[in-house]
Amino acid sequence: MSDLLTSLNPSQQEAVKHFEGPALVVAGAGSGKTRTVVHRIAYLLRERRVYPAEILAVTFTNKAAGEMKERLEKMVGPAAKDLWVSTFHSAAVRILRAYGEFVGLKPGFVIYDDDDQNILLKEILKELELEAKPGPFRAMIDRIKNRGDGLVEFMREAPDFIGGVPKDVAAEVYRKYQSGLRMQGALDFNDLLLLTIELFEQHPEVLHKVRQRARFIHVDEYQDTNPVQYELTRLLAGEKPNLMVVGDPDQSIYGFRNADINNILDFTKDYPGARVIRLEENYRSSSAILRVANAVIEKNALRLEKILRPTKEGGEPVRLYRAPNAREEAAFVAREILKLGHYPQVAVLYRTNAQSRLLEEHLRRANVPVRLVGAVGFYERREIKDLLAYGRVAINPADSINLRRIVNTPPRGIGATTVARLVEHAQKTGTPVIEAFRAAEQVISRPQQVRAFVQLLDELMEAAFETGPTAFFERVLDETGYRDALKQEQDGEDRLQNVEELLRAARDWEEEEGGSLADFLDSVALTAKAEEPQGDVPEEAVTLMTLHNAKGLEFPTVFLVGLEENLLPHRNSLNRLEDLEEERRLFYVGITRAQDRLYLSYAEERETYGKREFSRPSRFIEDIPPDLLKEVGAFGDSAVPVLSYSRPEPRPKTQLSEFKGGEKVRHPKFGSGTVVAAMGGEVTVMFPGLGLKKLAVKFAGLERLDG
Ligand SMILES: Nc1ncnc2c1ncn2[C@@H]1O[C@H](COP(=O)(O)OP(=O)(O)OP(=O)(O)O)[C@@H](O)[C@H]1O
Ligand SMILES: [Mg+2]
Repeated sequence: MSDLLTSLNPSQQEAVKHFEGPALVVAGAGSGKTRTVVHRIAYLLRERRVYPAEILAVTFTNKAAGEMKERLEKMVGPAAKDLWVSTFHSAAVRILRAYGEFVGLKPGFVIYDDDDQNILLKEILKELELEAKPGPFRAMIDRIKNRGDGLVEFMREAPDFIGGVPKDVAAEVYRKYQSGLRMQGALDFNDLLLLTIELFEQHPEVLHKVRQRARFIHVDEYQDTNPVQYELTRLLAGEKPNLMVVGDPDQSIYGFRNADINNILDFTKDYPGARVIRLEENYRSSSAILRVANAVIEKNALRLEKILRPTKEGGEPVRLYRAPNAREEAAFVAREILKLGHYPQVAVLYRTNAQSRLLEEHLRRANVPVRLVGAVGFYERREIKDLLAYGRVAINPADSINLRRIVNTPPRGIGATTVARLVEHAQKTGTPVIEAFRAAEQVISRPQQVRAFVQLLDELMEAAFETGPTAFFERVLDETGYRDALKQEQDGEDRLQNVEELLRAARDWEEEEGGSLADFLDSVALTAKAEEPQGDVPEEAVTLMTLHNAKGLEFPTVFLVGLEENLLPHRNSLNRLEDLEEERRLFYVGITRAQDRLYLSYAEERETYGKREFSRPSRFIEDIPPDLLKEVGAFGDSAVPVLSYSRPEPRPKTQLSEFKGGEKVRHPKFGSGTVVAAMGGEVTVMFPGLGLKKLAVKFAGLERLDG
């Protein structure tokens, strides 16, 4: 048997050997769906003699795409380089860069993020003399585009007022937004997919070409595709679809972004004759954890029953900690993690980003390094946006939003009135703002500075095509004196460090991917927050992230915190059964990330929006039969064997400590206390009245009091 099959169970093997025609792998969490896709691709290459340049695999994040590619490289060698592994959005950018002209795109089109969208919307609202905030309109635009059914359809169902203005006025905002984008050679995130569909529909010859590059298509996490992604998949798959989708309806958690669970439920209707493969063995979680997961998800009314059996028998009981308040909850998490050690194997998951602050604070206080995923927004920082804006304008001078961002950044004596006059001129003549800059002589009386700026831009435009991103940004920094300008600012040091981090990211990217400045900017635009550079996080860090970001991942130890009404289920989801069930699926996703050890916790009091509030335990906890849970106190339980781990990794540095959790000790200065953790040469001791102290056994002079 091919070695690609030996490490798989019979159902997985069936999926791997499936050759032509549609197939659906539908199975619960941790049943090896993603692994099956990887093996299937390797099998196509090795046993079916399919060319790598005929295979497409769509993943949910760029990071997942990177990991899949890496694994395939290990399995099949350099051939993996020619595989097309990407997210829907990255795939669309690649297609539009190659064929966008067919639908009227300029080659240098830029991709607008939320921030750019907001600026454009604010301008439109001002122009229409509306006193409204951009948020609701952005949501409206997202909604229209995510569903892919256009403005007319949307208007039919829309409420009478949007963002405080009548809906026909809102429709005008939408139209102006669209023409604003077009004028600036910009697309928003959703346009990427919509325009690709338009391209395929209007130009069958292009679709034909792309299909040759995607003869065998795989889509992971298919339960979270939205109608637009569904349509794109359908077009790519064509008349004779060699399409394998894998997913788990119980893990559909993006309904709030229009993901449609029916895409996976109706697969066999949409693709008649599809082979359906069910995987029923879970390889990830201990049976103790899996029982809890199954008990929770069973409570959903709107679901298909599935079987999910454990392969890892037994395991530690799932622990439940009830904290008096959110601070104590965070302190508990920090203490337990100190006790456990092996930081990279631990994840703390929560419903909302706001919950991360307390956790981070307590972990840092306990000297536990933390990797905070998704909250930082590296590419949203002002100094980073400034530098990126130079790049975008150099590639696409029609991008007026970014042009205005850099016109006086760093300050070069071009005042707001001057800019306003030039912008007005541009609006009157219906041209991009850069044209008004070029004709500054005719518009303003002292055009010297503007002229110098235009000259700088011209030089940068040339540089944009001649050098890679690193050299380009260095040049911007040199020619504009931006570094010096930052130094003058109060938090300039931090900002300068971020600038260096951008240069580092660009350099890494050039080494790993390579390409032009434009390619780099694409990759930045497509990077989700959760995948952004983190600055210098040590390897040995605990991962903190939202439940949504944890999708598809696994960790030996997982803490699920904040299991309270109004948090999970979230307060916005309490009114509709569909929403509540999505929250329950989110809980299920969280539970099933854990391999060996799972902690659940909730606090009886928490500050929300600066107000202290009592909270009730999540109704989802009641879904779990009490005998599947073990309640623990503030200092955990003695069932956690200090220093042992169910999947030990060789860690030569860690030596056994002479102390054990629970032992009473006396310290010459702090008096008597209780050992709560012992790791290597260090012990953590709780001293009544003093709190936790981490001490080096060698120097602390601890004395054992009992036993
Ligand atoms: N046949 C198998 N034998 C041993 N281990 C397996 C087998 N299949 C999968 N695994 C392991 O089980 C774990 C879960 O696999 P995988 O991530 O592919 O599951 P999944 O179904 O994609 O999960 P999710 O629904 O969370 O995305 C991985 O560590 C994987 O290597
Ligand atoms: Mg998976």
